[in-house]
Amino acid sequence: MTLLTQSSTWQALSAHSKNVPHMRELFATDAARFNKMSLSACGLLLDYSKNRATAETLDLLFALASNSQLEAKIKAMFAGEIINTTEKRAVLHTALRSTAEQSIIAEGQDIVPEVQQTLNKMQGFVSSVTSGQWKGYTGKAITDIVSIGIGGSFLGPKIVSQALRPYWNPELKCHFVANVDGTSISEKLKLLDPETTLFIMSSKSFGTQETLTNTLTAREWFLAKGGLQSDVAKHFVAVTSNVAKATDFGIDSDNIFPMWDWVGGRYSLWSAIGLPIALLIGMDNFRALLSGAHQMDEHFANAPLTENMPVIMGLLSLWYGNFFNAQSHVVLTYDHYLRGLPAYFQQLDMESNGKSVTLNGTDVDYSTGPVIWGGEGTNGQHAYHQLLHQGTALIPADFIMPLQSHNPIGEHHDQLASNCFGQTQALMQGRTFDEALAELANSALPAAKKQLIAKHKVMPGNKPSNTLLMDKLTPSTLGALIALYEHRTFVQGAIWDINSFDQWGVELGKDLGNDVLARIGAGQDCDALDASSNALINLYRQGKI
Ligand SMILES: O=P(O)(O)OC[C@H]1O[C@](O)(CO)[C@@H](O)[C@@H]1O
Repeated sequence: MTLLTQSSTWQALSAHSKNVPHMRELFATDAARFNKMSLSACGLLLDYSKNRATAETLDLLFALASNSQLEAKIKAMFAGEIINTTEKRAVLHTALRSTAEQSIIAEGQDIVPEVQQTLNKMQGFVSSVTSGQWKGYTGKAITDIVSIGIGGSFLGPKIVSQALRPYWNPELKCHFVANVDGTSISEKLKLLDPETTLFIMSSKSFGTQETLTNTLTAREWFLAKGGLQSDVAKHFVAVTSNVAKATDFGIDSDNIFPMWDWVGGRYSLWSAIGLPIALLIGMDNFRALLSGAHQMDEHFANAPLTENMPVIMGLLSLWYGNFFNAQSHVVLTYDHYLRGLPAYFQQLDMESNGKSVTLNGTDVDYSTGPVIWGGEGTNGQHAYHQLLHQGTALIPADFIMPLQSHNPIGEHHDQLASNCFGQTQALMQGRTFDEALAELANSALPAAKKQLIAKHKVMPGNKPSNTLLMDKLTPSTLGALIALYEHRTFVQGAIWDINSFDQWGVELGKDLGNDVLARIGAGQDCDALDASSNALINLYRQGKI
């Protein structure tokens, strides 16, 4: 057993998990439950009262956090200590949204001036492009941006841009290319005019196959359509922490926006990786996004654990994963603009906490990162909510909804809100057999049939959910919301004593993929490979099954 599961707090939580009353009872016996189990911070309100938790549960969870030195680990991150121990790096995405007055030391150097300098470089670039001052090779203004990147160099820019659609500059369109499937870039290039298109190649490592291949294809398209090699600098810029590789690739050094190894890809939208966002919503709104996140950083760093939103959300999710065997967590966004958020949180949380060894290399004997999934409400209600309500899997849920809509037409928003609140209520209270039978009282069904149907209509309830509200979806509230989830992920990784900031597990598949590519390219046989891979590659070569 690891130290964590041997700990008296863990043992106490395990025992306690068998004695938590049904939420119906918890609400029936405590009219002040919402007031006690909700808090506001940074323009967000978290209602966590619809959880399988009593005051004793929370006390035990906060004790677990303290006994895991969570407060010290939070301080170590903000202080720029090398907490990404396997890559020997600090973790300072919070510095990207620091104020210019702050001083943050990483590896002996104050990094704030360089962060500010890059923001100013972004400012200059954004105003040059959006004002039409930046001209293409035929002297026309840029109308279309193509952001080429994958993982953290794609999900953040794409999903935040989508979420802040109401703030877009109507003169500019942005297209995102991630997948190496040629169809993805082909479908985009069909829409574009090389004279008015600007490509942003985003890759922290500048070594990612998909992004390099897509950028090469984009450059070939540009040259084939009449652009000259000497014109490339007017249509290609890059964001990377590997400036040397970008220069070798042919990106003009003036067109390279730096990022740093103390920023993880999945935490990088706040850096120049966010350039597509800034081009669409303007630098003032981009700075508002940063400031919303900064407020959440201040809250996370300074609020006591018991009033700390990321800590409470992190602990409750851990409670279900480690003591109720919940294997997944669903994020339900009751706002069409936020429909991409679950996919963003998938990389954030699953690439961070999908780990099985502790910092010192000990195999864990407890569950770590759950599967994160989700979608937009109310669509999910007509798809997978059936399983949330009556399935055997326990799936804690987060409901996210702005109180005011950017498109307040007719009764739409009232209906959206009522569905959001109705769903959390139904998950919490469920429907008993007697209630189901009572509903069938007036039906003409024979008694035995009523009994049977009633059995099928029973909903156990006691299904946990958090509700996150904001007045309106703005750059600031979105910044705070995403930072909230970043820190929620941190809290869990800290208590599980795993490294949330490396991702060694993504390498083997890439390496074996490169080996297959080399074999395909060289027409080399694959007899040495396992029978399945050998057969699949040969079928690929034949081009038909
Ligand atoms: O920005 P890069 O270096 O191209 O990496 C893209 C993505 O690939 C990963 O390294 C996973 O393969 C992610 O962590 C990262 O966000």
